[in-house]
Amino acid sequence: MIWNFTKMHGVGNDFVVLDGVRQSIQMTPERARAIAHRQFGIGADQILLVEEPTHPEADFRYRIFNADGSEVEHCGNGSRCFVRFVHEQKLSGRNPLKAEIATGLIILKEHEDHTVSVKMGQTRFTPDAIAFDTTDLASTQQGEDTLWVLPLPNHDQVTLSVVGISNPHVVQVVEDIATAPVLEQGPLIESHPRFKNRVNAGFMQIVNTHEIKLRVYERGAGETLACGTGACAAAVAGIRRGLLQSPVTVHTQGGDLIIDYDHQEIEMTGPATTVYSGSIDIDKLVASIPTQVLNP
Ligand SMILES: N[C@@H](CCC[C@H](N)C(=O)O)C(=O)O
Repeated sequence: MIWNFTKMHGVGNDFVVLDGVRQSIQMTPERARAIAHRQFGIGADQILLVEEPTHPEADFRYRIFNADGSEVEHCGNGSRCFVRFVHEQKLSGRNPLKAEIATGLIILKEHEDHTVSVKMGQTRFTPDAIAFDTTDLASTQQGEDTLWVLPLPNHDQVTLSVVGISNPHVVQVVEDIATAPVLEQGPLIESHPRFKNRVNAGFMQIVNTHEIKLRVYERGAGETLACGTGACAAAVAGIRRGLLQSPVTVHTQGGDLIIDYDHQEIEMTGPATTVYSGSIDIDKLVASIPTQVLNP
């Protein structure tokens, strides 16, 4: 079966975007892994699938699959690419657009310069929002935020803010982003047994009250050049801790995002870039990849 796709990125967080409105797309974890594979497939951090909505107020349904094949609740950089894709492919001219994600609606607006602002939807800060078992863990209060102290299997101890932006995030403050132990601690936090659904692990360096540097070890994708929901989580955690003020410019390895937060709603603004379009035979692609590579 031939699928048309478009390769896009949002500040270096890269996506394969599929139109499931005009073509019949049955996504499976195995197909998502095949497409995302950097050597055997097209290569992507996430696969984005645009579908007809099930929610009465939504224009489209927006589904997200990590490179490891897991379907997830939200993807910030992907949401900006989603709206550009819908407009470029002339699926709809509506602007702003309402998209249905796993937990409700997000509202997206493409500006004249093709940057996109996204109202990110519901945000929660309690451990249950990210399926985090905090039994017997030490905690402290900083401003509005509760910080949780989590011992890691390598004997490091990390102090984490909890942010559920539909998808699960924890964020820690580091002295220097360049030397932060993202690749050592990231996988240990992501798969820590206390996070029932795994978690995205953010590391932020405060530059000043309106600027941070951020790296994120993403659930199901490893460290990416940028994470949109991670940028929102870090900015909001910093504001709640009294370390930052809105708006916050988030410097990621792939570029900058602007996060506005009025203690109720988060709005993220940034670019969305189309790289190229193509087509693949999905069955041939899956069959061409060695089983131990596709299903590790
Ligand atoms: N890159 C994303 C987040 C994608 C999903 C995440 N890895 C998860 O598993 O929750 C973004 O820009 O927000």
